[in-house]
Amino acid sequence: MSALATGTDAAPVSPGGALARGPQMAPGDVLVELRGVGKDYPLAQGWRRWALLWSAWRRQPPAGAVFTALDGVDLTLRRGQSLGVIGVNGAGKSTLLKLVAGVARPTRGQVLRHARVAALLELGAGFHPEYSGRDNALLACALQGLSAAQARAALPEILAFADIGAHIDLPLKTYSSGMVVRLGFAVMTVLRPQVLITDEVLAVGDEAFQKKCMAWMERYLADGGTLLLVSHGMYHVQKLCAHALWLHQGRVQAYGDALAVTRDYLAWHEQRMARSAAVTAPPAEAAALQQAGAAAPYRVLHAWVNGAPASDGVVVATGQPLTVSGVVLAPDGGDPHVAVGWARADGSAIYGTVTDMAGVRVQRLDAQHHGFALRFESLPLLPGRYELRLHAMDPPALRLFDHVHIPVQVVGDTRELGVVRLPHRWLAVPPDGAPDPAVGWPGWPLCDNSAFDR
Ligand SMILES: Nc1ncnc2c1ncn2[C@@H]1O[C@H](COP(=O)(O)OP(=O)(O)OP(=O)(O)O)[C@@H](O)[C@H]1O
Repeated sequence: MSALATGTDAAPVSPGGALARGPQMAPGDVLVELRGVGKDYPLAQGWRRWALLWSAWRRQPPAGAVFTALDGVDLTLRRGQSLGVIGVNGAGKSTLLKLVAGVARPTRGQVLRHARVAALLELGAGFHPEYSGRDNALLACALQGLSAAQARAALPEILAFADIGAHIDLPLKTYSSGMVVRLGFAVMTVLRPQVLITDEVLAVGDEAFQKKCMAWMERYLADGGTLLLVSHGMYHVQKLCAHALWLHQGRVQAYGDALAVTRDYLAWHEQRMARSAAVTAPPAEAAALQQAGAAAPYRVLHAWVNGAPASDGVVVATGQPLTVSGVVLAPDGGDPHVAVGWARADGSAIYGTVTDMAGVRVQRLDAQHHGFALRFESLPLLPGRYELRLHAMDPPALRLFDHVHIPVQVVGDTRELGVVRLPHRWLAVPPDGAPDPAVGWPGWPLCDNSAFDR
């Protein structure tokens, strides 16, 4: 079930916090502020838990062990801002929302609210299970300060948005969790809070309802609303939010542009998954890899990307040229081959090529050293973190001997999804008439995305 919570704390308007971004606004535009906020939960059970609650009630430091769910969080939420809160399970996202909504108190620091805040928080609280959906909707409106007449007038809009048919007159305890969220969100749409806080609402409804909620939130934001959204779906955060806050173990790991923060988060996630996969890799595989590295007569001695040493860190824009070059050592005087590949941050391969495949020989520089250079005219990788991999190979190009992994950050403004940019064209479809069964729609180019330099 969904809980609809509100809170307003009259408090003096104060200057923006350290994390404030975007255009300078008047102090009156600050809606919610968190200053050095921390939240501890007691770890103890039974009587010790009651003792800890007692000390909390008396505002005394807890005598026993506590779990710190949030610590040192500064945040300024301004009018019209859309902020996505991301992080792994248990990172403290819901705790942060509860503090902002005023349904939980901070253990440390201050939460200042200068606006009416409506929070569609956890499933399982807020509505009364014995009342019908209709009565719960009216009750929720009344709790949010609407008069009985205003609540009745809002009801048709709520029912239309919730779209749960005859269930609306059945007790809430008979609803599925998705139906409860539909009703909770529908009530919220008529309240139009100054600050809307939603926790994973978009994960519960079916696809059609998700789209309806997304469209509503987009309109709400376009009309000047302010959104604080917790989501594990980076697509939702990128689509709805201008900014993102990444929480990790109760602390702010990153804050800034939603695209940049979500990409960093995804890359970190991939690396984490890769590390845990490596830990569980069969020992025989790991040993074989180590052996290949140990017996490496052919080696990549130097590598440069776009003319700078690869060790300097590589940042390149999507669609721009990238040249990787280097020197390979072949102690036996043989003619080595070179393999160049791209992998995602989690290690999964994207692309690879070998000088041998192209019938190319590396350039002999002296008896043992060979130079190579490979140019990607317009790098099709979408923004994110990748690895450029270089390997020295033996003269028959049968064995890989060296593994040089160069971290590369690809940057760009595009919101396209995935790993690589596939050249494409959107085609116009005639306004009337059926598609030709042989060719589908005989379209003509509407939007040509086949080149990068559009
Ligand atoms: N009432 C509570 N008592 C004790 N510990 C709690 C309580 N509420 C939350 N926690 C703990 O605080 C930490 C943060 O919880 P929180 O629900 O804020 O995380 P989250 O980022 O929202 O996670 P998820 O993505 O799984 O919903 C977790 O380790 C959780 O177990």
